[in-house]
Amino acid sequence: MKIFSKEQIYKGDKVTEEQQSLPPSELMERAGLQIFNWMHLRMQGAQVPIHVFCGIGNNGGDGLVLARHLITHGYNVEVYVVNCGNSRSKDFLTSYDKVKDVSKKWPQLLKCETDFPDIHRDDIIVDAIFGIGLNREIESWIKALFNHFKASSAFTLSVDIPSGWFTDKPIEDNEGVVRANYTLSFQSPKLIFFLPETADCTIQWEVIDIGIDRDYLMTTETEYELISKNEVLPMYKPRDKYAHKGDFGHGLIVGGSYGKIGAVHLATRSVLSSGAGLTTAFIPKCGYVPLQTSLPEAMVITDADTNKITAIDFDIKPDAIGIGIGMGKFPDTVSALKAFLKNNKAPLVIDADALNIISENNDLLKLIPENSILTPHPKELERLIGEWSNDFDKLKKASDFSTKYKVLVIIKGANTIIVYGQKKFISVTGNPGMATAGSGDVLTGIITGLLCQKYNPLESALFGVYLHGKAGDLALEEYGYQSLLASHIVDYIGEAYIDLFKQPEQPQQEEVEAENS
Ligand SMILES: NC(=O)C1=CN([C@@H]2O[C@H](COP(=O)(O)OP(=O)(O)OC[C@H]3O[C@@H](n4cnc5c(N)ncnc54)[C@H](O)[C@@H]3O)[C@@H](O)[C@H]2O)[C@@H](O)CC1
Ligand SMILES: [K+]
Repeated sequence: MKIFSKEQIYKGDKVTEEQQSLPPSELMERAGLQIFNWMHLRMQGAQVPIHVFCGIGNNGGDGLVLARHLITHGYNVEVYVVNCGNSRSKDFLTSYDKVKDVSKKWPQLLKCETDFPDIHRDDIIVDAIFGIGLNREIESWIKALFNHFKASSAFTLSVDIPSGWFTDKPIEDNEGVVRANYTLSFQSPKLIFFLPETADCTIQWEVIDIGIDRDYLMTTETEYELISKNEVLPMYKPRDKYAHKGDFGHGLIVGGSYGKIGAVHLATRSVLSSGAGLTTAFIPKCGYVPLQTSLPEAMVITDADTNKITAIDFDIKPDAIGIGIGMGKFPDTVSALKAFLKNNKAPLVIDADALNIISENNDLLKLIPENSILTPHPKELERLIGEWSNDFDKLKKASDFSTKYKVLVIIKGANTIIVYGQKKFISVTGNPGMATAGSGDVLTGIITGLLCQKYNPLESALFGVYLHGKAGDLALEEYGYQSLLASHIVDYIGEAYIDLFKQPEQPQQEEVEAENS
């Protein structure tokens, strides 16, 4: 699912109005009606007090359309206009007049803190104060209103975006924003729903389709895209009945040091479980017996050294290599990595200590083959791209790094983000149970396994992150957040594949209502 920028959303409105020859404020009518339908379906006329707070722009206009439908359907609704300026939008005014047609009661005008209504914890707050048009710092009395919402503990439903948040930059005052229970977002989710520093703006979200021009939506390239089953399913390569193991490539995992052979085991097993035909691990001698014993399907090549990697020499021809897992940063290992990068021609997944070595030896960056996949966790990322001031800055720096060195960067986290030049893909699979030792080694293994099977680097990164997250989600059902181990994620890679062909994932999107057509 595409994540449109604020500018693209405004443009989409215009294109739609032209293409569909819409009368003024028709899109606002659709928006308000859709929100009403959503609430009506769940509330079925329940007389819970609903407080609809409207700003004076189009977000407020949406709120007024919603309020009008709530009133005509007999809901217990109170409407407020948060009088935050003088420039009421044209469509807001149209919607304002229409409220008058259905109620003798004018919306209450709020101008300062003494105007705030009492809100009970069992009431419902509709937040239609600011939408994507927020463009400056908010006055303190409006921030106080947001805190009044919070203090009430009432369920807060935000229209389009929780008020006070910008779509494309951080907020300055953490207290001066609405934190929604649920956000109904028009046409596309907002980027802030997925970034660590801003994702607490809403607990849940859903996309509401207001019938924006299909061609525009299909043909407009976005900087951000969500990756879920619908997006990865077309990448899947079915197997031919007469296929043999040679068709699925030979994966190599290079890593390990004394005390860290388990990491190589996890990665190697993941290469196999994601479908590579053959898999070899290149490790120091100390790992030979444990790995051969615990993972009979894998082949093992050992370094001359017992405890660490000192020279990466092998006589196999791997189709993809995952390197860095549990490898350490011993001087000999650094030299070995340098020599390896100078000679290597195979597609690479670079992880863990290999990334740390590279970040401390910047000259190695130019030796990384084009389209290599780097899988840093936050600390490793910081060592590579430098410190960032906020999540938006982090994404910009990661994009610039990816563009400059022509590599894919996978920013691991609650919503893992795959950076491919200026384009970013956000994964929606995965859960906090996966924040556990070895989880990253499994990801490296899965991506290496996909590269072996001739998925291209971008597909391998996207599909790999999806499978890893999905396997973790499926394993969670059996093990729970606390007991989920990285090896359980490997156990569920097969289930994650099988799940691709089960019931399609429900898009987080309401169907287009007949009224929109
Ligand atoms: N395709 C879509 O997504 C559609 C979006 N619509 C709604 O339109 C909204 C955008 O509307 P607008 O562009 O009118 O903007 P908003 O309604 O988001 O609010 C901004 C308004 O408040 C003012 N303002 C901005 N920052 C302020 C501040 N800090 N303090 C006080 N006033 C401030 C602005 O001058 C503007 O009048 C969307 O969020 C959505 O709710 C719908 O009405 C129609 C279709
Ligand atoms: K809002």
